[in-house]
Amino acid sequence: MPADFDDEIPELIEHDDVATEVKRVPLTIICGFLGAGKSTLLKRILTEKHGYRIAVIMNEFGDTADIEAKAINISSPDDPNAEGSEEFLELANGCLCCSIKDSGIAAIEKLMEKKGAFDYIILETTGLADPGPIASMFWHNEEFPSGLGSDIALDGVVCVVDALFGQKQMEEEHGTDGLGIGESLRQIAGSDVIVLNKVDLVTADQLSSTEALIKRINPISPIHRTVKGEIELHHILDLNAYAKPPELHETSSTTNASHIHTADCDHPTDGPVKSTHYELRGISSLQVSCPVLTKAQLNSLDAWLRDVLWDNHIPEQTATSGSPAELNVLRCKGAFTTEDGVHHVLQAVRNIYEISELDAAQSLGIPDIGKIVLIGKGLDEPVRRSLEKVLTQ
Ligand SMILES: Nc1nc2c(ncn2[C@@H]2O[C@H](COP(=O)(O)OP(=O)(O)OP(=O)(O)O)[C@@H](O)[C@H]2O)c(=O)[nH]1
Repeated sequence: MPADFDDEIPELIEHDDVATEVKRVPLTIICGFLGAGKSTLLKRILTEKHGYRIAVIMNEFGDTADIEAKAINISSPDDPNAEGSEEFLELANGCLCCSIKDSGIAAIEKLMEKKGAFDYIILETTGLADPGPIASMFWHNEEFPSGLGSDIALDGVVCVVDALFGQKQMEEEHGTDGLGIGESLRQIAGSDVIVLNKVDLVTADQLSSTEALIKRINPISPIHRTVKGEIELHHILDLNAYAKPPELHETSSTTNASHIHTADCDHPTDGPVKSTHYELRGISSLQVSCPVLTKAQLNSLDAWLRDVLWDNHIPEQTATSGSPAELNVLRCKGAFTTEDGVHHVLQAVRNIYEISELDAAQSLGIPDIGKIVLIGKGLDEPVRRSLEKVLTQ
């Protein structure tokens, strides 16, 4: 030991954020069309050596009304389903399989008691589930500061689409939600990644046609083609889809877009347009490029989003003055910059939205001109013009 050892000034160890920040377990929701291959994909995850320690919660998590009710009573000791309804199975590849009957939330609470035994959660929903309410429940923001929201961070929503029957399902399915939006369209609209499975059963033409249809409904989420769910896990896990800026560059700017009418489209054919507008059962996407915003414009955008997402109308129309036919946004993503140079990310699932600032490291390489994409029903020209007005005046 050197003589001057005791005189050495100890180095200061910073442990502020590291010590206090609680690491949330990422959660991926897997939804998908009936029979599309969700269980096949999960079976693969549960049996292959991939190095992840994933807790997979299988099935029965699809009745959203039930989930919403349980979310309210999240820690109620009186919940009759809270105990004894789930089974855990530790698997050879380090994963944990949790099969649940009908108490999704209770099972996740139980699962979190095993925290440390896994570092990722995958939740499979039933083929009829709308991922929107489930995603918003786990999406950590001010609305859910406690309970599961403090332990779990929603990483992304993955939709498995059947390459053989998917197109038919999307085109023919009629929803029973009063808006006529079928579950398959809700699933595609609400997903961050699409796994187009069973590509071995279709021709190249069928594949491109299904892909084109998916892209028209959801132009922002990547599509991966698979056979029996064979996919590199990094395409579906660790997406951080609700925190990092969406990759919006693939889609064309539609500031001057016109409007192509299809058989399903019931708008009048006014306007000098050529375009990217396409509707299926009233669902379409709307993309608007976003210039660098002043503080006032940012506030106006915030107010506009409240009108549209919370009250289902644009500011030009009051809720009672005949708003655009059933305006209903299922998903919204955006990235834009304010005049102080700060980059922002906009995320919305149904009526919950968040505008968050990126730090310098996260902002590297992101262009100043941004884009806002909405997916939902009733996204017609008046809505586009209304949003463009907010962003440019
Ligand atoms: N040919 C072919 N068959 C597949 C593929 N993926 C899955 N299957 C078969 O399709 C059937 C349905 O697959 P599942 O994984 O059970 O589908 P699922 O989405 O979990 O079904 P539900 O839970 O009933 O909605 C099974 O017989 C699978 O073996 C694929 O890529 N190609």
